[in-house]
Amino acid sequence: MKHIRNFCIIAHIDHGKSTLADRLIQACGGVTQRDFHDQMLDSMDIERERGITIKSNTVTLAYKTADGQEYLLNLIDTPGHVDFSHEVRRSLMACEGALIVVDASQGVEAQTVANLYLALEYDLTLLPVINKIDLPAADVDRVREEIDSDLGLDPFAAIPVSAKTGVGIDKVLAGIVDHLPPPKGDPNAPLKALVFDAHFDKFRGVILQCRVMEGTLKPRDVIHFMHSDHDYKVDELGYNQFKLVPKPQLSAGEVGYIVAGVKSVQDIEIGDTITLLDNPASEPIPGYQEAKQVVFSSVYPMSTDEYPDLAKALDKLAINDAALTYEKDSSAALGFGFRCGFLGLLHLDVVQERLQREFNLGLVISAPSVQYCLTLKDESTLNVDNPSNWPDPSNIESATEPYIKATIIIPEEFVGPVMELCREHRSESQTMNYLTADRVEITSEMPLGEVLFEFYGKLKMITRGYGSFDYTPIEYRPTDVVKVDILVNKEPVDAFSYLVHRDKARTRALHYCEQLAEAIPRHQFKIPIQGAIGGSIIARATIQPYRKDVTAKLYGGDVTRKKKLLEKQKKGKAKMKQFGSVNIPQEAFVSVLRAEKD
Ligand SMILES: Nc1nc2c(ncn2[C@@H]2O[C@H](COP(=O)(O)OP(=O)(O)OP(=O)(O)O)[C@@H](O)[C@H]2O)c(=O)[nH]1
Repeated sequence: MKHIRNFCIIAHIDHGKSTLADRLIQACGGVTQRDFHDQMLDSMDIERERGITIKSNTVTLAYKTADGQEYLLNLIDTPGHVDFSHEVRRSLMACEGALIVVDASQGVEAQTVANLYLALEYDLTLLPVINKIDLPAADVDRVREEIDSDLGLDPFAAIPVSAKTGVGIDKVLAGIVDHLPPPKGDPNAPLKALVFDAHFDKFRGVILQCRVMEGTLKPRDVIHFMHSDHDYKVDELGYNQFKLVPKPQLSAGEVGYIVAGVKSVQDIEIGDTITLLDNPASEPIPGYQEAKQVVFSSVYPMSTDEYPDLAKALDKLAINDAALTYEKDSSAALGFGFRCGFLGLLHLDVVQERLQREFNLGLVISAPSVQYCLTLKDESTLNVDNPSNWPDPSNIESATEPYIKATIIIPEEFVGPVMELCREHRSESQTMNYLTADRVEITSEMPLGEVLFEFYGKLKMITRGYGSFDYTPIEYRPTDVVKVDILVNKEPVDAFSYLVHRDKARTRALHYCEQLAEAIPRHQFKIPIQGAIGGSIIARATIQPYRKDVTAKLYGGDVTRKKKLLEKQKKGKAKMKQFGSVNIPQEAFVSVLRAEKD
């Protein structure tokens, strides 16, 4: 066991975690040059294209030190984005140490700090790595100072590297062996293994990634999942070395895979503890947290006959994405669809993109919403995320909404506008902390719902891309939430209804009305577009009448051409959604609902 190291790499997004992982893999000879492609651990196309890590992956590397000692290094990759922080937690629980990567040109950022706190929560030993020293803008001394002042870690222990050129990689490997502790645990104790990841394989079913904490596991053992209370028989287990390498057993301290006839990742819970059915551990591994959906949105197919395809696509995605929830939903405007729960906005984006790209589906996605918790007059409680389930307001006694603690790190010059932005988004209690002379950390408690609407985009714009943002959910707090309907020609269009704080209702309604007024083509009559809370109108825009005579360009003569044009116009109209007497083209739904998110 003293020749095992279980570690992960944590970093702010884009600081080079995946590239560093690639170099470590290459340096250990874990993969032949021919099989090597960049970002080995990022397996999804979207991950590679966007350069972000979404799903964690794991690999066991064989490393020989300069004096000939052999080690097994288990590198557990972690996602870098806030939406997936529960995955980061699970990965951290499987490790004793972590490399904390900081970009030499950017310095410490919000997610570096957030990830550091998480790692400390799990008592990990940290080894700082300063990456991208090949860049002209690299400033290793300044980053050392930040590692000391912002992270409270030993600046002289930090290893300067370039994951791009490979400089310093040997020092990182030596550092892992020398500075990170080996695992502990008793191979003879009752089995306790942490499931920290799982993915679905067409041929083998679900492949579980596990860290054995105590005990020993062998093929044909019957395992018991302590939280979900399911039993399975182990078919095979072993190491992940880019392919699955079967082993006769996995014991305390080791990290590996298990194949046990699990059909879908929805059948198990990641973070669960596995024990043996006939010699169970008395308690599961502490620190289990369920993935919690915090952002909800309805997803409709662009054309109603694609609904069965959407259903199939979601089933397929869910096999591999335990955090995605979905249930049937319907809209008068858009037909049948699904109400989906996501971990955050990035998760929503990723699912949306995969549906469109991998399954070739055209989608209309409603405005994302958080979940409100209502206490009704009869003292019952109700959780609502979907405007169509909003109860009669006269029955509502009180409401609460989820709050987050946001951490924003920015250059000092942007403090004023960023504070203002936070206040506009209903921030409560902001604090400011100088990290260095010119970099400031603002922490602010604000409603999660406020971050879903225009916040990221504005923050990026105000700070010219230099601001970094992270958040953790804190608690539910009282709120005054209302349901706003958007009426087109006096008819409510359910796909546009939304839940919002009363103070924000009007601005957002105006935004919708104006966008819709642009997106809906003129008709032969005047069309009012209104925002309303119950019976009272709070915003309004108007589409002026217009009549398009498609045959105007034709003078006399050819009847068939005229007929053709009219036929074409008729087809165009058929494609539109009929609303009252107003046609709302599908593109209007897409453009208005999309504009909303940025
Ligand atoms: N010049 C230079 N560029 C680097 C170095 N390491 C990484 N990069 C580049 O930095 C960008 C981000 O690197 P990634 O490895 O994808 O970053 P990451 O931290 O894994 O990002 P996420 O997976 O999104 O968290 C890529 O364009 C890399 O090519 C380095 O040492 N020098």
